[in-house]
Amino acid sequence: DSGSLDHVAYRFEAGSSLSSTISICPNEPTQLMVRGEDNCPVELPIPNPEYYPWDSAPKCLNTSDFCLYTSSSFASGRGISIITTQSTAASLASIPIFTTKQPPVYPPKGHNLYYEFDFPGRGRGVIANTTFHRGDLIFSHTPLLLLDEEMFEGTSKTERNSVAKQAVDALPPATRELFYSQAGHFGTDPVEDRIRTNGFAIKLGGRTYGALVPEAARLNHECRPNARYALDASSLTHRAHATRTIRPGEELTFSYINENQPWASRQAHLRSHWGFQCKCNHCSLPKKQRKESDARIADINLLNMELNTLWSPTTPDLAVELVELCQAEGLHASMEKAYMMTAQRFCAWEDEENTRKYAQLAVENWLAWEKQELASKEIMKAMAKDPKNAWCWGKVWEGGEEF
Ligand SMILES: C[S@@+](CC[C@H](N)C(=O)[O-])C[C@H]1O[C@@H](n2cnc3c(N)ncnc32)[C@H](O)[C@@H]1O
Repeated sequence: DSGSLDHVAYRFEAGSSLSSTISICPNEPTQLMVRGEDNCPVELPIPNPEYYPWDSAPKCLNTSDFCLYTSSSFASGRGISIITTQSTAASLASIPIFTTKQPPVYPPKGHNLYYEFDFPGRGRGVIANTTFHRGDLIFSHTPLLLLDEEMFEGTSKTERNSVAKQAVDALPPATRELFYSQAGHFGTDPVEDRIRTNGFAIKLGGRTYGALVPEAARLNHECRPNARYALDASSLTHRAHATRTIRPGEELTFSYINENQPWASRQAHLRSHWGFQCKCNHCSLPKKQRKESDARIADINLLNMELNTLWSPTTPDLAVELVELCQAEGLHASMEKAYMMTAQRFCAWEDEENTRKYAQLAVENWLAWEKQELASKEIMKAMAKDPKNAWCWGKVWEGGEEF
């Protein structure tokens, strides 16, 4: 599994070049282009240049500062509708992905990497058709809808449903069809139902949005998932990566909730927030194994709390225990953090060999690519090279405020 992130970068590049395999075309593709009949990029018309990248003047809600912005040229004509404030829309429009660059969509159409399948009791899901290694990019797509979470405060349900319907109606026809192809679980208003059943919460520029990415919403929930997702803010793409090796024939899954909860809390959370009774593999374990899992989760949560800061007298052996518990529990996406906290603990206790070992393990198991998380990866890289010069070297907490 080592070096898996480089592998992702390679796959990602391979994906991008595949999608732009053109023999001789007069111009390079940009945001405002779609493929013509000869597969060469052709310009998309701009409906109202004065509002570009938006199609028209924003349509604003009567009772709040929120407005609907649609760009049907976004992502080579896939389009996007965003409900947010005027100033947020202006800062989103300044991301180059809206004007000059193409979002890195992966895999290209017609791929054979995974396929859809009907699972009894869980609806449609997605099955791998190839081997994915830990860290591999599985797909990368742009959202069709972004709904600013703050819009929900101070607006009525009728008003919200009406603007959400307008947002969907404003999308290009094929994209609208893709929106309606999503499952609705609650049997309420068709647009609201699809948003509630399939929306992901994502953070962008300090704000939280409900994002609709139908390709990603095809994945069912599993409390021990084999994939995780995040939004890449610079390209506005929702990217899914493998958290462990996935073999052909295995279902691809995300966790919709915090996985570090005991069985009863996970079930209750999924019922109250998502409206379904979880029938995932981990929740279907026999009672004895379920209890063992719950006990491990309780220990993991305790250790995480103690180890999250060096301002506690916790010794390195407890950090090693955390690593073992996460492994036993199949919390693949948590490994980087567990290794990192263990490296820091050994670093505080001036154990050079083990600091090196666990910092290296953290680097090799790094899954997160968000800017802030990548900064921690760089710290781990430096720690693996030169433990004695790391900030935590010799910093065993003996009470008091600071070192
Ligand atoms: C985001 S969608 C996932 C794709 C959906 N199965 C479909 O047919 O398009 C979420 C819905 O899938 C079903 N689902 C997903 N994971 C499930 C699980 N672990 N147990 C039971 N139902 C699940 C529920 O009906 C839920 O409302």
